[in-house]
Formats: sequence, C-alpha cells, structure tokens
Amino acid sequence: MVGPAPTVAATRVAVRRMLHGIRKDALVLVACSGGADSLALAAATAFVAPRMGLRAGLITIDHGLQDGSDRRASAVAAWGESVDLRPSIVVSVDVSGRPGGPEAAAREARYDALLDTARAHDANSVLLGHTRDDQAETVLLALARGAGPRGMAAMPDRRDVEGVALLRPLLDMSRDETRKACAAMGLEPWEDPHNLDPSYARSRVRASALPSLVDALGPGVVSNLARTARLLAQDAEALDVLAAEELERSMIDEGLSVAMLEALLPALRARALHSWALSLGCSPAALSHRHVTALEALVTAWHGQGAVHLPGGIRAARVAGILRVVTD
Ligand SMILES: Nc1ncnc2c1ncn2[C@@H]1O[C@H](COP(=O)(O)OP(=O)(O)OP(=O)(O)O)[C@@H](O)[C@H]1O
Repeated sequence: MVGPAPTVAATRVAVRRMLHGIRKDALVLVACSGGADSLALAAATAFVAPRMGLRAGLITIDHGLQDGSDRRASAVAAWGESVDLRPSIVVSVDVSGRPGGPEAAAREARYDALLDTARAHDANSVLLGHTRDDQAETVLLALARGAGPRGMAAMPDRRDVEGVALLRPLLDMSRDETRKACAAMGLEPWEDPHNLDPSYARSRVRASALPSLVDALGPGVVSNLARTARLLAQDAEALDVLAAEELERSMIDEGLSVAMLEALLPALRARALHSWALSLGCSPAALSHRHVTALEALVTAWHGQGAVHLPGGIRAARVAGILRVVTD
C-alpha cells in the first residue's frame, strides 16, 4: 500500500502533535486564507481531527481589500464544507480606522475576528498556518527596521488569549513543503497578490532579501533565523518578568517614580514603560519601538522639565494625560 506523500504525512504529524490533549467536546477552527500554508494545514486537520475524535471547522476572513475577495472567501468556505470542516465560516472585517499601517490594521482586524468567532462558536482553539519561512522573514524585517529583540522574537507555537488557544503547528515546516503538500493532494492554493506586490516590505524580503541570503550563506539560513527568533523570545520572556517586577516597584500612587525608572538598566526601563503604556490602554499596534523611546525621553526630560518631541501615534496630549510621573 502506498502511503501519503512525505510532505502530506509531515503536515498531519505536526497537526496531530499540536492537537494532542485538546478537549474533545470543543470545536477546533482552522484559519484558512486559501494560501498554500493554511490550505495544507486545513487539509491535514480535516484528515486528523475526526481520527482523534475532535470536531474541526474552518474560518476564512474577507478583509475586503481586493476585488473579488468575497468570492474567494466563499470558495474557501465551500471547499472547507466539502472536506467536512464544519462549520466553514466566512467573516468580513472592516480594516479602516485601525491604528498602524495597512498590514498591521488587517492583522489586528483578523485576530479580533478569529477570536470573536471562536468564542461565538465555543471553539477553544484556532489553528494558524505560519511556517518557518514566516518566522525567518519576520526576524529579518525586524532586524532591518531596528525593532529590537521584542520585534525579532519568535511567534510562539501556542498563545492563550482569554480562553482561546492560538496554535501554530507548522512552525517547523517550510513554505516549500506546504506547497508540495498541496500539490500532492491536488489542491490549488490561492496566491495572495499582496505577497507579490513589491510595495510591501515583507514581499521584498520574501522575493529577494531572504533568497539572496540563502544564496550567499547557504540553505541553513532560514532555520538559523528561526532559531534566533526562538532564542530571542526566551530572552524577551525573562526580561519581561523582570521588567514587570521593576514596574511594580516603580509605581507610586497612580504615577511612576522617575528616580526608580532612571536607575533601571535601559532594557528594563524600555520594557517597563512599554507594558505600562499597554496597561493604560495604548494599542499594541500603535506602540512601536519609536514610541517607547519617546516615552523614555519624556521620563528623562520630566526631571529637568525639558520639552520632548513625540512622534505621531501616541499623541502628546494623551501621554501627558496618562504620565503622572512622580519626580522624587
Ligand atoms: N484571510 C484569512 N482568513 C483566515 N486566516 C488567515 C487569513 N489570512 C491569514 N490567515 C491565517 O494567518 C496565517 C498567516 O498568514 P500570513 O498571511 O501572515 O502568511 P502566509 O504565509 O501568506 O499564509 P497562507 O499561505 O496560509 O496565506 C495563515 O496561514 C492563516 O492561518
């Protein structure tokens, strides 16, 4: 008897491993754009879930950013139904009026919709099709933008968000493997025109920067970048714990002690200010490295009552309103 192609078997093994231990009575939703990664993931889930006694459905988001995106979303959902991923749900989102650039706005709208839909259907987990290549591209982009370790830290294979687990079973697989898996199953993935559009930095990384690095340094570059991302994530986690402790100690009434903040190591001070701004309701998408640097400058300048220039995003009035720094 001939078994499945190696790439198909690998996606199934990855999904089975991830779903091991999931509560049987709840629904698992696969987030599927119709692209190669999430299509291979959805096909593997359709195969594996019933054999593990799990119910699995599909969700596809229509960002409404391209002509015909609604028809594509319906086609993805119809395919989901055809392989018994039930329910197969289309959700249309409005990406306008969200902070950050168009990519960040679409991502934020997508995650909100995924989590809301999961809760509405009593699903306890959402599977995402990120691969090793996505990790490597993210590290490279963040490195080039000077985003610091937080931006370069790896996406975790599991993150719990208020009762819903976001799971990424394919992080150890390459995009080439998911494409081969689709081909072996006779599936025709959709190619997102954004991925080929050179006006997006990520597309340029995907099309030329990463392939050039592989040419220059060898094929191990992609998995090495992904490993770098994992190591940075571990360091970032440790520093976040320390920064949270320092933030706690720096709190005086409803303000922060400038003296305490100034005494911190720069890495801890930046992290403490970052989580403080988040706790005050700043959106993560609006809070870049630039903004945290500006907050640090504000803290330092407060001592001497100097003026600080704040970049857009966090408005100066808002910061002044929230920043009741105790200057003792
Ligand atoms: N429109 C969408 N609907 C549902 N899920 C989505 C959508 N877009 C992205 N996702 C989920 O987020 C994951 C990462 O998407 P992203 O666009 O960053 O990467 P990608 O490599 O282009 O993925 P894919 O090949 O699956 O489109 C996808 O694999 C999928 O699980």
